[in-house]
Amino acid sequence: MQEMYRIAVLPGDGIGVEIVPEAVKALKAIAEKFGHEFVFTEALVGGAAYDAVGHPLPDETLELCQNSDAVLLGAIGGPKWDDLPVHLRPEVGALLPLRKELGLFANLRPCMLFPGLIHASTLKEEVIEGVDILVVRELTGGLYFGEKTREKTADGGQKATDVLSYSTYEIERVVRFAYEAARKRRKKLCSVDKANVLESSRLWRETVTELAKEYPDVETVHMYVDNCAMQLIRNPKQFDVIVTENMFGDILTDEASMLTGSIGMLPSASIGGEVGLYEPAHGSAPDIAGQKKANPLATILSAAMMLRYSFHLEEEARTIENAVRQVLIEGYRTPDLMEPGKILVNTVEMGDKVAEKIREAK
Ligand SMILES: NC(=O)C1=CN([C@@H]2O[C@H](COP(=O)(O)OP(=O)(O)OC[C@H]3O[C@@H](n4cnc5c(N)ncnc54)[C@H](O)[C@@H]3O)[C@@H](O)[C@H]2O)C=CC1
Ligand SMILES: CC(C)CC(=O)C(=O)O
Ligand SMILES: [Mg+2]
Repeated sequence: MQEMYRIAVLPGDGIGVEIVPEAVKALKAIAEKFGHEFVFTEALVGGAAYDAVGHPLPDETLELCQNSDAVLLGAIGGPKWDDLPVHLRPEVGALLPLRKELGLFANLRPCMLFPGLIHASTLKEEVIEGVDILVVRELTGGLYFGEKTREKTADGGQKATDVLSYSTYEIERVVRFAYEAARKRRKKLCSVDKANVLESSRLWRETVTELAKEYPDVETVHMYVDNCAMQLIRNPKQFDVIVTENMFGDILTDEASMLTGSIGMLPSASIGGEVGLYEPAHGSAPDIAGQKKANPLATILSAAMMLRYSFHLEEEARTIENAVRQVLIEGYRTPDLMEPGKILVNTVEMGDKVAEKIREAK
């Protein structure tokens, strides 16, 4: 078994700099407990990198990621950088190229309800109890990566264009990944598209229909994205694995996070290349940045996914997940999950509690 793992640490912007240290804390507790050596190297990305060196994705940061065993990312972007030219904006100039350069075509976003959080959601108990959905979102194609243009119109206004395109190859590899994941779970795949309108979705649906023949043991359902958005709230337990294109997956997972009580509970793993990238599903939350209010659990759970998917350290991954479970069962809550009768903690205290539970684990 490999003993030394190189982890690129990119806190980024806003709450990124608050939540990432808490995930590093959990990883250090794991290293101590299991005798692994995790070598952490921090680098600048996003607005912080733009401010320091004039580009949101410096060459050294990309090279560090390419030469690491995995990447832990916080979040990037914020109002301070919103008006930069498009290629310098943190989201378009750093996050998307990082995902593309690392070949991370599949973004896994597990959406499950942790014990004790059933009342943190505004939905009825019987609707969300036992929710366990894996969303597989295509991550390096679609609208976010299509050509973007602006031109002036004759009436003095402007016209803006974003191109949405998918090839069979791009669809096939992510859908195949989702089928393999469904095979290891409850054997249900829901492919989400807008095939009643979009040509790219028609190709998506045709490709899924073809692939379904190779997976007769998995039940395949097609659903339009607007219906899916509604079904996630009406009856989320109908879903096992959802596979969908980039933007639909982005939007549906923010929605699905509320089944778990907070967007601060939704981790993610981006895989497909040699180096995986692990980040919470949420953004840099400028509205609460710098106040120690951010929930670090999505980032800590993303670190667990790193152990599972990049390092194949399943027991270690479960140790983190169990520690999170334990802390929640004991009633500790950051403000996003706070309810009467629970114990309010800040970002650092929550990270400390998780690390403590990791160290105490049998
Ligand atoms: N992967 C990334 O780096 C992403 C970056 N962004 C960027 O982040 C910035 C803010 O975007 P928003 O649309 O406001 O989305 P956001 O996800 O940052 O925040 C949405 C809401 O959720 C809350 N929230 C988010 N994470 C939380 C946490 N861990 N604990 C407690 N509450 C949390 C925020 O306080 C806010 O009220 C933008 O610049 C956006 O482009 C957005 C999404 C992903
Ligand atoms: C900021 C976007 C490019 C990405 C996003 O919202 C996400 O990956 O969840
Ligand atoms: Mg998003």
